[in-house]
Amino acid sequence: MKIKLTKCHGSGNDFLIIDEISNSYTFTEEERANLAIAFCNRSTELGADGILFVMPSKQADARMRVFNADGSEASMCGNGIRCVARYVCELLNVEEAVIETMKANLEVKNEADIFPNIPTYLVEISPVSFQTKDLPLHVGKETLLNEKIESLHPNLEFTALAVPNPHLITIVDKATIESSVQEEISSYVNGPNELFPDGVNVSFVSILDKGSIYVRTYERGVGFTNACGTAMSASSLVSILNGFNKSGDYIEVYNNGGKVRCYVHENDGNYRIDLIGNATYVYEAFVETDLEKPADFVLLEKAMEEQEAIHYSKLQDAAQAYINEKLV
Ligand SMILES: N[C@@H](CCC[C@H](N)C(=O)O)C(=O)O
Repeated sequence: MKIKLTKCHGSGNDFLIIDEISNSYTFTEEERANLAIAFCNRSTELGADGILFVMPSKQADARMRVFNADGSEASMCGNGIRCVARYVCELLNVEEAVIETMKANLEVKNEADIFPNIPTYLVEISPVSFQTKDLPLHVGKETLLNEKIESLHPNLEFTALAVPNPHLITIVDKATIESSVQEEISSYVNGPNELFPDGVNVSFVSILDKGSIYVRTYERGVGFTNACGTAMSASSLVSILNGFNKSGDYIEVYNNGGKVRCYVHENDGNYRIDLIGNATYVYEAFVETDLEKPADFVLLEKAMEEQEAIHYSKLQDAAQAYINEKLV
């Protein structure tokens, strides 16, 4: 069958959108997982961190399903939903929309450009839970807030939260970010282990300045990515809980793929986060594939979005210069 793909990225976290609203594709669950494994493979002409299936919805303007590169399905994707927000808003010719995700219907809208000529979308990140059962994390406690997990590291203090996909976050210094510690912990908690039976996204966060943080994430189902939108949202909240920032202030979140802006809303101990950042198209492609053997796909056409890449590279250069100056 012939499949149309739109390659896009949010902060360099890149995805292939498959539009099941405009095209009459029907996939089984196994086929979706196998398409993700085949098309996300970086040694092919495609390659991505995940596939975003955009589907019709009975309760919202569209539905998003997220498959990681290893074929596992995630409940949410912050960078991905910005790409879906742009795709759906342009498809329906609207400025804002509601997107159905696995655990919530989320509001998204077109926003003033975060940087000149960078299409920017604001997406709602919620629900937020600190209950360990919602990750799940088996640690014998209802919550884990700035606490050590001796089996992971003797000194680091972790906070666990679901937004609603699972995150494990620690605030560290530059030397720790640059060490092998994050990779070791992340590989362990994303392999067979008793703490996180479903795996977890692991972020190391550094405070750069008042109102700005740096986040590096090892993503469940993928490995290190340029950025993870839900992790940056969760890390912004953790930076507030640790007194480095305030809810009601914008937080600039720097990452290896650029930067986003987060805004944490608090209401009676309940949180909702606005994630604001780019939704950049990379190319549009058509592939011919046999759903029984998707790894043998043939790339038929690829039309690059050169201008979007040029504009985005300026944001990336500015973000990298700031990280180089402030991450000390
Ligand atoms: N990159 C995403 C998160 C994708 C899912 C994640 N790997 C998981 O399994 O929870 C983001 O931008 O939030």
